[in-house]
Amino acid sequence: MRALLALGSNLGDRRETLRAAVATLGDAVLSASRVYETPPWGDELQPAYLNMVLIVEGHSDWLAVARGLEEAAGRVRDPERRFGPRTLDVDVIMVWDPTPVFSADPELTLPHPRAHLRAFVLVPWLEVDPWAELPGHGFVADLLREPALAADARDVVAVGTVAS
Ligand SMILES: Nc1ncnc2c1ncn2[C@@H]1O[C@H](COP(=O)(O)OP(=O)(O)OP(=O)(O)O)[C@@H](O)[C@H]1O
Ligand SMILES: Nc1nc2c(c(=O)[nH]1)N=C(CO)CN2
Repeated sequence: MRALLALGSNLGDRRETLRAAVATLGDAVLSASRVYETPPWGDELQPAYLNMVLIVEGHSDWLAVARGLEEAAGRVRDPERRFGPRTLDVDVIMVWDPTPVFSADPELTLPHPRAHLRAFVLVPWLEVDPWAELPGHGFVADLLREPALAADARDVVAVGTVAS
């Protein structure tokens, strides 16, 4: 099964955390976006994030893989702050088998229910797939032309690759 994973980090050595996660995924990574520095979304009183996306293939339980990567990065959840700071957040944005998989399960909702609101996911996704389409919301390129997302996208700034 193919999946789109979105990675974010805003605590500790952010770039090293992303690099280690990508290295752990190894050959499962088909495509990696550049790394983007992005202002915090949803809970503004926290440091800026580094975000990137990966197209991956080869596992069937991508939520378990995502949780494993978060644990390896020493992520601690703060129950008081839903969108609070974290060493590593890995969201499963979409899964294809080979067509898009839909799920209303709260443990793994697919496509990710907030992806269409997040320029920090859509901008790197467009980079790895110019024809990206989010079921229910249309082409990512069109979404990013909507005024609110276009404004957010201006603050999503490429800062090199995961290795540099
Ligand atoms: N598509 C998905 N990707 C990742 N987690 C999901 C997904 N759908 C549901 N979840 C569930 O959401 C729970 C909370 O995840 P997490 O703490 O990473 O949320 P968050 O990153 O704070 O918020 P958000 O999901 O809006 O990014 C997880 O335990 C997971 O089971
Ligand atoms: N810019 C940005 N903001 C966030 C992010 C993230 O990855 N990037 N993740 C969050 C956790 O849900 C909350 N806010």
